[in-house]
Amino acid sequence: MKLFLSTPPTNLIETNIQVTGSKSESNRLLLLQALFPNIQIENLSNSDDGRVMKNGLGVSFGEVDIHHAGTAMRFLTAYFASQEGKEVVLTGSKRMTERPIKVLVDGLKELGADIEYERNDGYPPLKIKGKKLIKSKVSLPANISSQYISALLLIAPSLENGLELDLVGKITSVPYIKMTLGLLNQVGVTTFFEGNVIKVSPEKDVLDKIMVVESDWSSASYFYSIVALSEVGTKISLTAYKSDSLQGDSVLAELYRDFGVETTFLENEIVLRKTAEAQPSINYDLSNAPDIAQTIAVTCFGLRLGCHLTGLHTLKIKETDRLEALKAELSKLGANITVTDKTLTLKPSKTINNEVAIDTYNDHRMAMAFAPLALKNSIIINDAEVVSKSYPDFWTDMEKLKIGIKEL
Ligand SMILES: O=C(O)C1=C[C@@H](OP(=O)(O)O)[C@@H](O)[C@H](O)C1
Ligand SMILES: C=C(OP(=O)(O)O)C(=O)O
Repeated sequence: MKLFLSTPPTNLIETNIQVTGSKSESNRLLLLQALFPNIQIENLSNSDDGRVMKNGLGVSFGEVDIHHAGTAMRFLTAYFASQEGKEVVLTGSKRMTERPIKVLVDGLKELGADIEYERNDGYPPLKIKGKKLIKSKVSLPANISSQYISALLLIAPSLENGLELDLVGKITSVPYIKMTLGLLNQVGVTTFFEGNVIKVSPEKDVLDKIMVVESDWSSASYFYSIVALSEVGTKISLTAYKSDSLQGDSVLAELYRDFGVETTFLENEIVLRKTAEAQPSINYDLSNAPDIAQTIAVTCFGLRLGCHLTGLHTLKIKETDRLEALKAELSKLGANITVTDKTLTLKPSKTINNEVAIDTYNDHRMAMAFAPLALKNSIIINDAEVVSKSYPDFWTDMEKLKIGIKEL
């Protein structure tokens, strides 16, 4: 599906949007619920990634296809490895077979798991024969993806002796590890995290609790971008959010102040208001919030600001090589951009080319990050259906902002 987005009649916007539940929180809670069925969940994400996770957890034998969902691939690998009697081949999209998983497989094997590579060493598909895992100590590199660590932590309370992780190297995407530990704590599991060591106690039961998933902060980033690109006076309310979020991307509230966007936290919602013009240049280390890098780069381009973004070393192994994808697509729009394997630098742009067709590389965030540029100029988004990976209602919600959307 190719969408033509045209500028709204006015850049002064006022609306209220209900955003779906966090896919990160949802996929963690779904796994915990499979281990401890007395956990109840509300406001689950309606995303593809949430759906494949839920379906995968219902399978005991045969093939499980998790498509593009990184969290489902990593979390289910740990889950099936620890489920005595289950035997599956865990696979995904072509891109998923290029996203590394060796660190997690090695860690699980150290605990006694039976996992084989079906095709290429270090990459899915994986053949997993579930076993009772008795060992409880693992050492693993922490600088490639935090999802390997979260996967081990999520099964940890169900292991006979709990788990002790020794993390090697600089820990990346730390807030996602803290989210995992936070959710474990909320259902009554005791954890410890200091320096490079994480411990999780074994538990036979957890608390009878209704866990309410907060809405997705990474999805909120596109509205931050829209408010930043609109006129002073614009106001967008988003539900259901809270100030004591477990999601690291809630740092948006702080970062977008530099773009003149003020956030007010109300009961269950945030109100984003454009109150001032943006700062002249932007320098952020995004190693704790990699999923908002595309949003921020595009906001800067749309506001004709220069920026220097660092801490982007994980972007090359996500849904696509996001650094190369940003470089290619922003260049088409007229940007002066350079990337390394962990940084992105943008010079203030002079023009924003009109009616450029943006390729999305099977990456939901490419489609959603570029959409706000419709406030500045008409833009075409190729394969726009990719948004369903995390935010299936994205285009319907864009229409509420009066952005003209036509299928080509
Ligand atoms: O644990 C999670 O829910 C996630 C962790 C991050 O991945 P990395 O740890 O690989 O950076 C993030 O990019 C991804 O969208 C979701
Ligand atoms: C990187 C992402 O997802 P995952 O790694 O879970 O596929 C994302 O949603 O930006």
